[in-house]
Amino acid sequence: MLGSQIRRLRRAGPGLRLSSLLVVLASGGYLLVLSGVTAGITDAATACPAWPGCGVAVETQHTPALVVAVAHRLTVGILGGLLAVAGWLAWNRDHSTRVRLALLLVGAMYALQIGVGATIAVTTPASFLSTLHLIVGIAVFWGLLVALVWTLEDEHGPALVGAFDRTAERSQEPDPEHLNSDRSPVLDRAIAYLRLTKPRLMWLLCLVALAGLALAGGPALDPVTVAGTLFGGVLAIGASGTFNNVLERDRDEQMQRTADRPLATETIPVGRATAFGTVLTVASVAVFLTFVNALAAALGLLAILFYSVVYTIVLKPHTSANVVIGGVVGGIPALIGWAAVTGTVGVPAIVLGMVIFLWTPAHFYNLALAYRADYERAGFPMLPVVAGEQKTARHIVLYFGATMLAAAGLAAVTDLGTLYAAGVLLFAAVFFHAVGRLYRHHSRSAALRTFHASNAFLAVLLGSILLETLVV
Ligand code: HEM
Ligand SMILES: CC(C)=CCC/C(C)=C/CC/C(C)=C/COP(=O)(O)OP(=O)(O)O
Repeated sequence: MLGSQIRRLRRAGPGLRLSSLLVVLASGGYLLVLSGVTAGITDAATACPAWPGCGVAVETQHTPALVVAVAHRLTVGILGGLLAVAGWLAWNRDHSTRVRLALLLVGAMYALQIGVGATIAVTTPASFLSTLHLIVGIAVFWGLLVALVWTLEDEHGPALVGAFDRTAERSQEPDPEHLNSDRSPVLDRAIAYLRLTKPRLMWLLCLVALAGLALAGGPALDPVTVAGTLFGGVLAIGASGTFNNVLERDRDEQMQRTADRPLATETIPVGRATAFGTVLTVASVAVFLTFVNALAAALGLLAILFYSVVYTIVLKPHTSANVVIGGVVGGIPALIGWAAVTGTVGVPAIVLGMVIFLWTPAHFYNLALAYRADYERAGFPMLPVVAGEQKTARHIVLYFGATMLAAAGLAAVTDLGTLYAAGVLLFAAVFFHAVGRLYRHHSRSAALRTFHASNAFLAVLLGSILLETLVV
């Protein structure tokens, strides 16, 4: 025990931890990618036509393009310095060869990136150079993420194994509020039906649909379309949740987290719950058809079928890819929102759907870690059950990185700008901070904190889409 503590301290060294520095570097690398895909940087190349200085008097020209260009170059310089410090730490502390090699490769790509950037600045940029600049920028960001994951694994990886099962800080007993209350039986029954609809996740799915609506319609959105889309969507989510409760009632009974669900406790009979799910499905389709359009209705029905049949019956009990593939359903509300306004499926909605799809593993794998033993007991092949905690934690970081890239892609295909970029960057840093704690404390509460950080990230991303498209 003491020996492993000493080894860990040697790896981390006193003072600055390499993993903390890599979080700063990855965030900075992402800022460069994000600024590279927004329109500002294209104008910046023209506003700043020399290298390494701009060749124009910055004090006399305060154009936004020039500010972007100068900020870009300053960030490149600062990150270059930090990258050199990271290399120094990797070589002078007890870090693994794979971390050192990853940083060496990132350093080489960074040098190449500076060369390409300088060429773009001083020449009339050929489009292939701009594409190369973007690709190498993404590779630098990804290389930093991989280096971060490997560093965290070197520093804390083995400590994750079995740790979450041992740290059940939350009471595992079913919430007595649901089992024995002083409320009237009618109210109790109504609450039980409400619980079938999984209401806690509705707000975020509604935000996804709202973002789809806002990207398509801007400030001139029709209130009836908005209300119809949200109401039809809430009914569809309720139907999906109800069918999921029906289909999983036996396994829910075996999991401490879900043992108090109304079907697991037989508070609601299976037949009634199935009828309730069917009524919600019909009501959802009717609302979409009456107040929105046929495409929104079809997509809502597709989402219900996908979640109830493809995810719950086919994927979840049979493959550890269940959540990755199941994440597709989370993107459908984005398509519904867009379709409600345009009657079609558009590129921004597909890219927003990609953001949700890639975010889903980074969201759910934290719960899979926190409740690993529960899922194992119920026979679900969730990633931590079949591949272990370390691989799951690695996937949380990498899927989150992919989500960040998709978020940058969304900025590229829309007019989203500074507010969106700032929100995404800030809450990505909050998420990475939580991930650092997850590796260091490897406890259930740390996993739940990362889960909430993932929700906050998506909420801020969607909220800033709403602000930029509807208000600013
Ligand atoms: C296959 C995909 C997904 C899986 C397996 C998954 C899994 C879960 C689980 C197990 C919970 C806890 C539920 C409970 O305790 O009742 C949860 C909560 C939640 N999920 Fe997901 N989820 C997925 C997709 C999504 C999507 C697409 C969204 C929204 C965009 C979302 C938003 C939420 C929210 C807001 C909560 C509640 C958080 C809270 O209680 O604070 N989830 N999810
Ligand atoms: C428009 C529309 C219908 C969209 C539906 C999208 C939707 C319902 C996404 C949520 C997926 C979800 C909550 C999975 C929960 O996992 P789980 O069921 O494995 O969790 P559990 O272990 O708590 O049952």
